[in-house]
Amino acid sequence: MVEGTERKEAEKELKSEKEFSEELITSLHEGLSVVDLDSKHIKVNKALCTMTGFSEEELIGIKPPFPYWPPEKNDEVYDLFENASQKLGSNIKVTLKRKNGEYFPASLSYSMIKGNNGKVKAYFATINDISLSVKAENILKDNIILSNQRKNTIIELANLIGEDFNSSLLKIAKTSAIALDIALVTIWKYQDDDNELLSKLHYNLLTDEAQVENLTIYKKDYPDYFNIFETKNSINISDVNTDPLTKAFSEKYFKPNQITSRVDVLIYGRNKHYGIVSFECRVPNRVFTHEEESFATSIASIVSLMVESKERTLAEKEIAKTNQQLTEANLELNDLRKQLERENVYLRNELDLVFNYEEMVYGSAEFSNVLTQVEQVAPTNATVLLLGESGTGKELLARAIHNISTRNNKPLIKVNCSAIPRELIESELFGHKKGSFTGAFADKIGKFELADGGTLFLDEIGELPLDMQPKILRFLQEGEIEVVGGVETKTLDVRVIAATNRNLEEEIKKKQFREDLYFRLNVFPVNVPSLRDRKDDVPLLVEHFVDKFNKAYDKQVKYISDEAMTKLKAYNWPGNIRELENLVERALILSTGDTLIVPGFETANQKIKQRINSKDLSLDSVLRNHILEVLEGCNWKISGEKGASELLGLKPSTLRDRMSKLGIKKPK
Ligand SMILES: Nc1ncnc2c1ncn2[C@@H]1O[C@H](COP(=O)(O)OP(=O)(O)OP(=O)(O)O)[C@@H](O)[C@H]1O
Repeated sequence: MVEGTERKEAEKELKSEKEFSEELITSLHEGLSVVDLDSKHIKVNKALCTMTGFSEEELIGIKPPFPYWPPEKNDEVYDLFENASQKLGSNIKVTLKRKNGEYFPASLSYSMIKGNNGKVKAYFATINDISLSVKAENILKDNIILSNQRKNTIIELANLIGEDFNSSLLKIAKTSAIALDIALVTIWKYQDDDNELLSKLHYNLLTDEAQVENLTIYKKDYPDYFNIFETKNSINISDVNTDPLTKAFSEKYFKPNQITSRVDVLIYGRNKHYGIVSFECRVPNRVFTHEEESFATSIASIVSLMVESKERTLAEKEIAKTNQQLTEANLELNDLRKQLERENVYLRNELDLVFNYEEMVYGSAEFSNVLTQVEQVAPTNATVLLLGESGTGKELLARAIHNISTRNNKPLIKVNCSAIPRELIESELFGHKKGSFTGAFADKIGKFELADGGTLFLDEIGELPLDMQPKILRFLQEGEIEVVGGVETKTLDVRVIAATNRNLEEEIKKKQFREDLYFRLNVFPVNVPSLRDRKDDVPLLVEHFVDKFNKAYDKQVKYISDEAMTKLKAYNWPGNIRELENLVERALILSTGDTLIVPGFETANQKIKQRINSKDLSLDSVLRNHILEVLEGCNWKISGEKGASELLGLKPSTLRDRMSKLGIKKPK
């Protein structure tokens, strides 16, 4: 029902087609011009009249050239018009002219109106004023061009980063002045804990000159201006002489420099603000656009990067300088360290002597050389063969090696190969199982096993029975031993130090020592010099033993005569240090005063003194001793040839008398 009514209404409306067309034409936003086949305007709409400024009356009935065609472009437009039939439907760009003389870009679109017979009756054109969109397009194009220019400028300036700072700043100032079309660019640097700004560079585009460091402004005078940069990165001042932030500079700075507006942007350094770059304009009423302000900010960013780069370079130089100083200091330290190390070695030797070397004393280069070798070999696990005469200190050295090795928390076991009966030595060294031989009542752990993890000192290895030698060799080669009466082998970690006063090479020749064992032992031979070959040690050793036995015998012997010492040094010392030690011990027991009297090495004075110091010096006693000595010498024969009375030049009766007085009787 409703549908039928609506349709009727529509049909009614359609009936007034003419009316409808009129309304449609009028309501069109585009301009409309309808021409008949003679090209005469038969219809124009309101939009076209508004667009061109011509009234309907001025246009209707008019043939080309139409009044809104630019007269100077008549031919061009006419051509277009003529060919319009071929360009039906397409958009053609033309320039038209308004009645007020203003040109405007327009787009035309032609079409035709056909009659009922299908023939063309008229043509019409819709015309669009596109001046606004063209304008926008142009602005866009300009913007693109400008932004490309800006971009290129930034890229160009960015290339300056790392170059010479001052000349780069100048280049930046100049380029940005040109790009922003401004008169001045000033770069200010913070000074005095950000309380001052010093103009580092003041570039004038007109003169293409830059002044350097000629003006300082102080925070105390312009606190607002200084403070603003605590919260803002840039400020854009359109009138510097009136703006509250900047007007204070007016007399001192803006007016003399004819500055009217300016953009100020912060420059950052590596760790703090570096300063401010001011882009300054002399054109009154010029306001920096947002785009210009952001370009200025980009320029300031480049300056910041340059500052950072410069500061980094400076810091790097500083670091390089410090490094150089450090290297030099290190070298110096190294030298000092080496020197100290040398001293330390010396000191350590001293300490080792006291603490680790079993109170070994020495002063000779020969023995010092031995200790150096000992120090070298001690930390290794190498087998050491100590070669030297009896009493030269081989055992002490073996102990020293153990004490300064990493095995020192494990035992040092000594075996004197010459002191153990032949038949027991294997069991002594390797242990035995209960019942493995007569008298083996229980299991026995051998010295090798006792020394596991530590050191075994095989003293007098030259005395080791030949049949035992392969067993030692086996251990040295394979680290294994066989317990007497046992079935399995035992693997042990034992470092072997061997010593001998024999010439092993001679022993090998005499077939008393196995060559293979010798080679195995001889990995690190240390020749311990005999005392006669290091006589410089004699005085130190004497002192050392005097100290030792002073304590042991509670004596206070302090001196030894030069003469005695010279004699001691000259002595051959076949028994080496042991002989010297024994001699000093004896001497100390005999010495009663504070001077050491060494038997056999006394001085002439000491001999007299000794006699004087002897217990009974009375004449009777001397006489008694003398008569006794003579009587003993002639076997108590008193009278007759070679009798005591004859030897003493006395009558036999006188002698008997004296003997009875002095209480001398022939022993029974
Ligand atoms: N440099 C020294 N400083 C102090 N005392 C020493 C020094 N050298 C050896 N002695 C002492 O001399 C004595 C003999 O030393 P040691 O027993 O070490 O000699 P050795 O060469 O092993 O003798 P042997 O071959 O007879 O076993 C020991 O009492 C030792 O303390």
